[in-house]
Amino acid sequence: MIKVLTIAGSDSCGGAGIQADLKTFSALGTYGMSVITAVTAQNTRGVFNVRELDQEIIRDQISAIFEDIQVDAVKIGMVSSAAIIETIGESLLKNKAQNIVVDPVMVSKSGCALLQPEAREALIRVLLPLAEVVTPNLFEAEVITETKIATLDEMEKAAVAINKLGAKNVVVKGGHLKGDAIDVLYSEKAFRHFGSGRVATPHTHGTGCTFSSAIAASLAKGCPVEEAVARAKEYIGGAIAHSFPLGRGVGPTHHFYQYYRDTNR
Ligand SMILES: Nc1ncnc2c1ncn2[C@@H]1O[C@H](COP(=O)(O)OP(=O)(O)O)[C@@H](O)[C@H]1O
Ligand SMILES: Cc1ncc(COP(=O)(O)OP(=O)(O)O)c(N)n1
Repeated sequence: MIKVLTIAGSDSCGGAGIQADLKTFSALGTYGMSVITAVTAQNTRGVFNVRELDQEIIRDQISAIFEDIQVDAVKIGMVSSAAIIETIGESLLKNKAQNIVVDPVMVSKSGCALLQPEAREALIRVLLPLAEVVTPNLFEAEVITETKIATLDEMEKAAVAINKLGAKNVVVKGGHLKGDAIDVLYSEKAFRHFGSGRVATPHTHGTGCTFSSAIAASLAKGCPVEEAVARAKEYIGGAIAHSFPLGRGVGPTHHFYQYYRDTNR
């Protein structure tokens, strides 16, 4: 059995965070495990409260897993504070974690800060050098590189800059581009664009979480990075195409088990 760990925040409405990650791992035929960093009171209309867990319980969750189970890949999502980032960094280094995918979650689509602004420096310093793959959206790439990004050319330049900060492979996601949803991968000094038409739906809650978890699941299976990103792009395209209205706001992506059954990927 392929085993994948998510270190992230809980989303009470199940569309993003830990819940989206575990659904993705299952849909892709892997066994999912979780370390919770924070609990959010969240629904399809917004995030109403956030409670961080303390460093001890985060460290102990990570230790409990690594001392007992061989972990094939790790996805990191909402990390909330600099103190939590330091704890995660120390614990993953100590346990020699492999295939780490960092989704540098900063702000929810509804506009709530999921990373304290003063923790951005720690995310860059501690987590980027651990990342086999980092998956910033346009806003996150702008914050990390301190530049404005609106074009594919600017996405490529940002990917190179983020690689120089220590992340081995960089995917700048184009979900918020005008026009098609094109993601830019910078890997081993080469660029590759993963394009898809934009699915015309308002229901995109959890797209970033799902995409990064799908990359982690494929890395865990032994896929090279480029293939893992290609598969994740295919999976998220289908998950958005099958998204559905839930509640009164932005509905979630749908984790369709047929994908794995039909493709065995
Ligand atoms: N409407 C859409 N149609 C097709 N793909 C999309 C759409 N919105 C986002 N994506 C894809 O979903 C993934 C997550 O991107 P994005 O929404 O930018 O992340 P985030 O949730 O971190 O803001 C990317 O692969 C992006 O290209
Ligand atoms: C607990 C938690 N983690 C991450 C997010 C952000 O998820 P994302 O996939 O970027 O999608 P949106 O929520 O922004 O639609 C979250 N909301 N909650």
